Amino acid sequence: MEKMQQIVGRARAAFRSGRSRPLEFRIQQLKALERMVQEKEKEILAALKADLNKSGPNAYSHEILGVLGELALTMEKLPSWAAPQPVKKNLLTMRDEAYIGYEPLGVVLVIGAWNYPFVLVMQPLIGAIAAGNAVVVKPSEVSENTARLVAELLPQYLDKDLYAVVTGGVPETTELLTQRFDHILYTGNTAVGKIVMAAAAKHLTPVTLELGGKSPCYIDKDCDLAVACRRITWGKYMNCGQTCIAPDYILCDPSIQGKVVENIKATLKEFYGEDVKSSPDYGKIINQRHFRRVKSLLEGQKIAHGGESDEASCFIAPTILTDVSPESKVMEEEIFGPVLPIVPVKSVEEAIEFINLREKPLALYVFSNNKQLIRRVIAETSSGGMTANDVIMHSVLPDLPFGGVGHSGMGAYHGRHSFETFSHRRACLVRDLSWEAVNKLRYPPGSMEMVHLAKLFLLKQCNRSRVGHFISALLAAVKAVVAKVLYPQREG
Ligand SMILES: NC(=O)c1ccc[n+]([C@@H]2O[C@H](COP(=O)([O-])OP(=O)(O)OC[C@H]3O[C@@H](n4cnc5c(N)ncnc54)[C@H](O)[C@@H]3O)[C@@H](O)[C@H]2O)c1
Ligand SMILES: CC(C)=CCC/C(C)=C/CC/C(C)=C/C=O
Repeated sequence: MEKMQQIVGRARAAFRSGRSRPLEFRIQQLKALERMVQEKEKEILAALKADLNKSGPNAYSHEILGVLGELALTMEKLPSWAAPQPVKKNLLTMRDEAYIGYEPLGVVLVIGAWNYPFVLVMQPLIGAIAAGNAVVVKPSEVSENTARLVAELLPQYLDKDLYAVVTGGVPETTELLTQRFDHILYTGNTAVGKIVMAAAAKHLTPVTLELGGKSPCYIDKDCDLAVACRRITWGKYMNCGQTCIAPDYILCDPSIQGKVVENIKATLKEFYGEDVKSSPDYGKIINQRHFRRVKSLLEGQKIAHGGESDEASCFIAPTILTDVSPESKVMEEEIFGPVLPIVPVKSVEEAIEFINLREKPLALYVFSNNKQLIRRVIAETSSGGMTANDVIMHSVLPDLPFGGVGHSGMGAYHGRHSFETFSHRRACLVRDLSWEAVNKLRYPPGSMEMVHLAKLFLLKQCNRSRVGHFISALLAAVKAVVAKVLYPQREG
């Protein structure tokens, strides 16, 4: 493989040429990406099937749809997102142009994870292109078929120098991270997140870290359990539990634990039939390392449902654990597999305390008919994002920023938030060289009179309806300047 230095150097030279900046160019590249997804749909679905045994409908709705949706939204909205954003002015600057200008950062590195290997590199790539950057994409080597396909397809559709793909694992990523980037968006586990951030710090490169964590799900007694459990089952067991924002564990009153188990069991039958192993919708554990890790979390637990497994095919049945101790291993690390522990809690207060004693999660879920209780859980906890009375769905709304907080990450993307993440918000003030008399206020020698006037000018926000204010301040300024010219020695 070509040396990382050359790949990044070429992307930087292409960025410096300025060709990634015009909006027409960005939109043309995004259109090419859209064409790529449409023309190569079959190949993408095949790669996702080979890597994660994703069925066509699941792969399409969980990965391709998200990419096509992000492309359509970005192409439609880019002109308005990229337009200079005028800001409020004060009396000192009311004749000037003051605005936030969005400029590209330069060369962006996007590192993806294996569990949604297509959407997790494509959505950040869309945002980075939209913002006018050059991009180096590093898909996860663990989903090798998708990684290979991304490396093969992107150069066929996009500007080859501006947008490069690097494949490989730890050694390649380690070498790549020695290069200087202008932003890094990393998706993956928290331990590697720290490695990425440390490498970025050497170049003072800002990072967006899309990490994981244990996302809690509180079920209130006042709740339609059949509906709640159907939604939870969908989000927990999709992609065989390997979803960053899957509900990791359930907190509920001991009196409803049995009913929760029964409802989830019934839904599992509805979704995957009698023989989950043969269901096209269930997926598989990515590899044997993860298979063994997830299996080991079952040791010593009360298995209320599931527990069957087959190492050769990386199959672990949808599993429910009851009366789980908060001290057990399954409650220490993110599960990232089809195992759902239920930890009994006696009240919403206890649930809130339980959540707050742990690292801030990527997502948080609460199910209740009681809107006040939902508001309370939102107000008294913190998480990257949250959905009430459903799971996963906040991640599908592009106007909501998608990202973590604390140990679940920093920064966010999706829709306009991606554009902003990959842009520098430049403070722009464009003045002219006239009206120097007013500017005399700030020039030495100083006086308290001038300070009082400056206070008036600086502290008053100005808009067109405040013309009266402006005129009186202007008169005061003229008076002050005249006084300064006539009595230059007088103290304020
Ligand atoms: N917040 C999100 O959007 C999101 C999405 C998906 C997954 N995740 C989280 O990611 C985790 C699962 O992903 P993973 O970490 O197993 O994925 P992974 O093994 O695919 O690793 C992620 C990326 O990091 C690179 N990498 C691995 N080790 C490295 C090292 N030592 N130095 C430099 N780079 C290295 C890999 O090559 C890969 O591209 C879970 O915690 C999950 O919650 C978060
Ligand atoms: C609402 C539909 C059809 C799909 C949900 C899409 C989905 C699974 C989003 C999660 C993607 C993501 C950020 C995964 C992280 O691991």
